[in-house]
Amino acid sequence: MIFDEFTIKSLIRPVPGFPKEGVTFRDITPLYQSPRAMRMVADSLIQRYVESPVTHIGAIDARGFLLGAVLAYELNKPLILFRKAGKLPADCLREAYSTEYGEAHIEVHRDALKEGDQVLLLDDLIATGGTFLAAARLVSQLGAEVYEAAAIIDLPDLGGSRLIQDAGIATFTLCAFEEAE
Ligand SMILES: O=P(O)(O)OC[C@H]1O[C@H](OP(=O)(O)OP(=O)(O)O)[C@H](O)[C@@H]1O
Ligand SMILES: Nc1ncnc2[nH]cnc12
Repeated sequence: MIFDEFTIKSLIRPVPGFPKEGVTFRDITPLYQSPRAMRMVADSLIQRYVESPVTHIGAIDARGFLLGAVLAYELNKPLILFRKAGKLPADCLREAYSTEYGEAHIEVHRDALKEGDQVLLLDDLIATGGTFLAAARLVSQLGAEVYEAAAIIDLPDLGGSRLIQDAGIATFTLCAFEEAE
């Protein structure tokens, strides 16, 4: 299916003032409710990575899990979960990070990745980049490498995609919103 950025953007709903004053939340639930648009998103990502050296899909809690499952299934790769602290049951590594509206810790199982693995990190959105960068630190602590950090949405005014690139990690996003949009 041909990717149509206008259709994708029209299904991302801005919610000013959520979860706090000053933040415009980009709500992807209308996008997830559209099978046609989700097929466009999934097909674009599958096409991009099907011939890549990616060995593992790293999906970020919680909205990244949905995309991660689709990509892992279609690319036939292991799915690695990066979860908010306290959710993974076995031995974990943990990293702290902050986002546009809070602070948190993210974890991964210690035996999830190893040296030589090439991880595609997936999430719905890049804002400050704090979440992707914390997940990337976990990947490198396990001796693996981030092949690319991919998301549906970039919020370039918040500087996250630039920060991630400055850390030497390639980013890929399907659409972007300026603050005023
Ligand atoms: O680039 P950043 O500033 O780090 O922000 C992006 C992160 O924030 C959102 O997750 P959130 O923490 O709201 O969790 P959720 O997916 O569980 O809703 C989003 O899904 C990304 O994971
Ligand atoms: N503005 C925003 N909308 C949706 N998710 C986010 N995560 C961080 N900032 C966000």
